[in-house]
Amino acid sequence: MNMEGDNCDPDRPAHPGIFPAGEGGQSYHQPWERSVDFPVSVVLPAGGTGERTGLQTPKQFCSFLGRPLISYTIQSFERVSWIQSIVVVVAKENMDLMTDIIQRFQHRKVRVVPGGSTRHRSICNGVLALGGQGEEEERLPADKPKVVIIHDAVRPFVEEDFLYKIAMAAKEQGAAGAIRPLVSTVIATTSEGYLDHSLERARYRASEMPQGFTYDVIYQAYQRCTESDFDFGTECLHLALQYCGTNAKLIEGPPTLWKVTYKRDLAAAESIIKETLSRSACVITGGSAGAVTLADALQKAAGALDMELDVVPDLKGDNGRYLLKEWNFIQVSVNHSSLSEVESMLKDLEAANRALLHPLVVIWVHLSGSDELSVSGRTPEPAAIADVASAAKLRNILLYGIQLHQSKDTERWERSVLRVAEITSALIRERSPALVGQLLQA
Ligand SMILES: Nc1ccn([C@@H]2O[C@H](COP(=O)(O)OP(=O)(O)OP(=O)(O)O)[C@@H](O)[C@H]2O)c(=O)n1
Ligand SMILES: O=C(CO)[C@H](O)[C@H](O)COP(=O)(O)O
Repeated sequence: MNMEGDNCDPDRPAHPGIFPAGEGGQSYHQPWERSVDFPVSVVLPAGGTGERTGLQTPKQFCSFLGRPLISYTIQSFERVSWIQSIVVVVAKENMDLMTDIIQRFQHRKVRVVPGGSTRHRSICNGVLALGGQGEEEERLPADKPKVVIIHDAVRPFVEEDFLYKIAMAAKEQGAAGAIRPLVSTVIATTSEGYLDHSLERARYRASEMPQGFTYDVIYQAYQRCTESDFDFGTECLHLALQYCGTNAKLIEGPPTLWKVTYKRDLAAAESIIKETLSRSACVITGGSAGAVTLADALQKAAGALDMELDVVPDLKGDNGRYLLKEWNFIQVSVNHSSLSEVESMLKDLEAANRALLHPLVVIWVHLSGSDELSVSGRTPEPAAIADVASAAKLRNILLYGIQLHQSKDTERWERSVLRVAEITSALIRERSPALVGQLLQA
């Protein structure tokens, strides 16, 4: 994990964050579309300093794989076709940084507005901006939606189906919010630090995000609430109840809605990001019988490691869709020690303009047709893959090689295939720059 501005290379943007749905609103495993026939916009408060992380950089600007947390969160909303616009609220001093992030990661539906001294003040600025009531110099065209979804910028893992539930319930009820069971019992203390009373845990829930409101409810709630609410309040649903008489519909959300609050949460977020990016790969066989047999065996072995592999002969025609997905690539070559097939795939990736935006893993699996360890002319030159990998790295592609040998001994062969699957899974998961260009032995 990097702190934005510390050692993130601006020329090499990272993976766009697809948690867990893919780009363009499609899911990895089940493409589906919800239809929402009313305008929905989003306010992402991102104006805090992240004091509790103990880091200099506000947590929303901390980077994972070269991409700031806020960009992953934006992506989670941007890929939802029925969300029309997103207002990101940041501290005045971070407006330029945020604008730069929007350009660098090609966010399309986003506007940036200046935040306030507390979370409620920031959210209120976002709501006002949606109604065309921003500060004079930053006033944006009115874009008043029917429903506003409010979501902390530091909760990157929100899914379309849950947003749909919140938006629909908000429209019906005026307000809706995510809840989770309490992990610990809540107790009240006396001023001397003794137990006053404890709450019956089963009756209470933790309030999480996202929350949804009709525009009129959240607008009126902020118009009517007190300075004390603005300064000390932590709950938008409470404002809707107290100032608009709106009882929010509460919907239990998945555990991934948790808020990045402490330093350890940043490590957990990084691990989820890596895990998500490691789930799938596309295996290209070139169509030869030997490569197809190996690819099928790999697919089975990887399945046992919770990885989904799709096997295709090439990336032409309809298979070109893989070039646009958030998948990793495995090129299988049989008795073909030159890297021409890999180079051709890298060209396809470049032509799809995919690699320029998203760093991805390409693994060359080279199968030589002998039990012998080194058959002259068939074993690839380590220097060759290192050269191709260095060039690919400049385009944000991490190329690794795995070498295995054909064996008539079934047990030995199965062991090798399993080993390839394990190395593949580890390479994709770790994305280690140190191993780029290495030809590993399975
Ligand atoms: N003046 C503020 C304070 C907070 N937030 C945002 O509200 C969300 C949830 O708040 P929290 O986790 O408390 O963030 P911080 O205030 O940054 O953290 P801390 O309390 O540890 O300083 C974050 O996305 C944060 O950026 C905001 O927009 N404006
Ligand atoms: O879960 C929430 C309910 O609205 C908020 O995210 C939470 O209250 C924010 O509080 P804080 O800024 O103190 O972490």
